[in-house]
Amino acid sequence: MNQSKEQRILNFVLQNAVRGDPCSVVDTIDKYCSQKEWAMNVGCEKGLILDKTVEEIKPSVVLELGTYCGYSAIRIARLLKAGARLLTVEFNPEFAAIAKQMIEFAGVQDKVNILEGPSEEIIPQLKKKYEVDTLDFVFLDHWKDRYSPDTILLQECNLLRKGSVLLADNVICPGAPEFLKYIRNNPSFQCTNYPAHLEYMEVQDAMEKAVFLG
Ligand SMILES: O=C(NCc1cccc(CNc2ccc3[nH]ncc3c2)c1)c1cc(-c2ccc(F)cc2)cc(O)c1O
Ligand SMILES: [Mg+2]
Repeated sequence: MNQSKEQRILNFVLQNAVRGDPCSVVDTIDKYCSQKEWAMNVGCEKGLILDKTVEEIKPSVVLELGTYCGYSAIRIARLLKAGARLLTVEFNPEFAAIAKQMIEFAGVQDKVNILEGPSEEIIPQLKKKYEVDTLDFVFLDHWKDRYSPDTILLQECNLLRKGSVLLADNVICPGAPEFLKYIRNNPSFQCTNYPAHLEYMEVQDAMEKAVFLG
């Protein structure tokens, strides 16, 4: 049975990256996806915006929606302080299995918990089942039409506190128009747009940062 693209990306990492070195895993995925097969990792340009946001916040509890192959989970986890943790939600079991291996190879597995299932089911479980009080940082990178309902759900579940930061990928390409309309018209959020390019392409994209004002 022929391999999936995600399995080919993992194999390339296992053969070419340095075990236990998150930066080498990230760079190796970028090398494969820019030279051989495009894939929907946040990539290096938008990855730098993600890095800066994490370094600014120094979060203790991070939620990521959309793990895919684990690229952004590894980018985030490598910057987390001792004791800080990342919960990452992945609906597709094949992607979750690849991401688990990628995260373990990078050596950041102690900081990362992959939660398999759809965000709308997992988010309401975060407080009781995953012992979350509130979230310091949320990275949205799953189905784009889920960004605004899940932002509403996070508020309904009391998972945001004054100063919680949301960062959304792909608000231009593929686009998340409903999310932008919701978040930019909501007085409880302070929004900032970060123009960039779609990963590995000369196509316009952007990330949107939204700080919850309480
Ligand atoms: O669509 C995207 N990503 C989301 C996504 C997509 C597919 C499967 C999953 C399965 N994972 C999943 C699903 C539902 C979930 N609920 N809770 C967790 C959870 C997890 C997730 C995307 C697309 C493009 C893109 C494609 C083509 C193109 F031409 C330009 C741009 C670029 C990106 O950077 C992207 O991020
Ligand atoms: Mg994305």
